[in-house]
Amino acid sequence: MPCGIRFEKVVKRFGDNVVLDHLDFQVAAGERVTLIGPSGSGKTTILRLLMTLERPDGGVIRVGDDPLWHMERGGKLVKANERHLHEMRKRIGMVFQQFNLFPNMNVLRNLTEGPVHVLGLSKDEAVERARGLLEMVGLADKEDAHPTQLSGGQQQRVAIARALAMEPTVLLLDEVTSALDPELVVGVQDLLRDIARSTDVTMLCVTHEMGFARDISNRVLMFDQGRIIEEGTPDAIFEAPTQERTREFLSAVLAS
Ligand SMILES: Nc1ncnc2c1ncn2[C@@H]1O[C@H](COP(=O)(O)OP(=O)(O)OP(=O)(O)O)[C@@H](O)[C@H]1O
Repeated sequence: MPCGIRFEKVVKRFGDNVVLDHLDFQVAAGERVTLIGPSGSGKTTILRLLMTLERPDGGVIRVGDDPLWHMERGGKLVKANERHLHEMRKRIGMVFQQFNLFPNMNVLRNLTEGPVHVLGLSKDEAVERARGLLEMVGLADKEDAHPTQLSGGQQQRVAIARALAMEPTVLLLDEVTSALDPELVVGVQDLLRDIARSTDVTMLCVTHEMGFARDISNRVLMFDQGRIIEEGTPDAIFEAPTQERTREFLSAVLAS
């Protein structure tokens, strides 16, 4: 079952640097939303908060109906439901720029480790699921390879398959093609386009590739200095942005 995401007045600071300033936004269950915006505007921080790799300094973050954190609100403690939190940690998948595969495990074990140890699947079930996914990402012949024996594009396809092996309700993609050589980008983007078309997983994506953002999203959020300054369908944002800052950003990206 896909799950919605909701940020309610979320504040995140690093020292004096206020990265997210009372940020409000929602992603509906099954929706695919892309965050665009200049470097340092807080996009990755949003994904890291959802992965519970960072803790917010204020506000409430919900995945499904329940908060991800215990939070103070109006002087009252809003307690996170521990079972929900545990469930969400298992079911929020993230694909990182730098692949982050387990280097000492072969490809098959990279995919079966989570399903066996976190979801409690039997080894046979996990292997069957992993083989199906490796087939889907075009790497059925690489199950015995170690990550270092694969190209960047192949490693990223394994990382995507590993995230899907957990049958996530929410999939977070953080600049998944930025570390790839240009000729490897297309294969990974095509795979993600197919996944976007064929599953109903809720997707939140950060990318600097505007063509990819356009293809993959139902909605695009333009971020600047920790705030959403404009949002709309990909056509509206890329064809007819209303904000000067969005126009500047898009022309700078398209010129680069
Ligand atoms: N662990 C950290 N400690 C201190 N500052 C941090 C930390 N993580 C992020 N920041 C700061 O938070 C701000 C937002 O960073 P973030 O990575 O979320 O931006 P971004 O929009 O994803 O940028 P990019 O497009 O370059 O990846 C930046 O000013 C960054 O320096």
